[in-house]
Amino acid sequence: MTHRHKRRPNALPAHQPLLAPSILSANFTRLAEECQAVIDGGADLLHIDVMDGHFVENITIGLPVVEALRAEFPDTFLDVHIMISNPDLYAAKFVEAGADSVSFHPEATVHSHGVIQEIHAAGGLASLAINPSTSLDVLDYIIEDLDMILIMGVNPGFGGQSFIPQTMRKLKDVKERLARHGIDDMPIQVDGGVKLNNIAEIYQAGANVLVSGSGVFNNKPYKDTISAMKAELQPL
Ligand SMILES: O=C(CO)[C@@H](O)[C@H](O)COP(=O)(O)O
Repeated sequence: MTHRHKRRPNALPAHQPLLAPSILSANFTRLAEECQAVIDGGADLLHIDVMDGHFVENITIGLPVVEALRAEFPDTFLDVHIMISNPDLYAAKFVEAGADSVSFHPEATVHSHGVIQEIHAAGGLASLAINPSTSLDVLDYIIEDLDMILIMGVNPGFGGQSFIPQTMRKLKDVKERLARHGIDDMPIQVDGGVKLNNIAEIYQAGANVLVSGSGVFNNKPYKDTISAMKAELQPL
């Protein structure tokens, strides 16, 4: 794989916790307006779900949309979650299109370490997205190379699903695993099923980047919803 150009990796916003609306639940006919509304309402980053109809059933957003969002929102952290087979072929391309971070699935490649290297070489932050039934053992020999870990709270593919309760145990386990590796500052993202009524519990369990799609976009005005969610995130 070759890279046309490199971008500097953008750090996640320094304050934590972070709230990341997932634009999968936005009104796609007014995508820029929807993104602007959540940014104005206090969103810390935009979470962008890329699905290929192969790794997951749904087909959503691709490279041109990420490129368009980068042009429209030059100062916003774009957190791109690729739910695609063979992320080896596309992870770096999403960084080149404007992603600040790329989360990919270890279940979709036999070369997780190589994909991390590709993302870094292109100038992005690398994150591993772990499905509900996938063991945390996939982290063991690459954990030091990651910039973030994404724990799925639902099976990937669609917004609006219910949070899987065992995710809470997984969060505890991932914190322990990080501690065993001497890592205490790795952002842990939870994605799927995060709503106003469970965001506090998920945060208290160790997630500090909270992705919410339908929880935000189904509840206008977004500013009030985002403020209410952030109010639930009291210091640990
Ligand atoms: O990756 C995914 C779904 O596969 C998520 O980012 C969803 O977009 C989250 O949506 P909600 O569960 O918050 O509605």
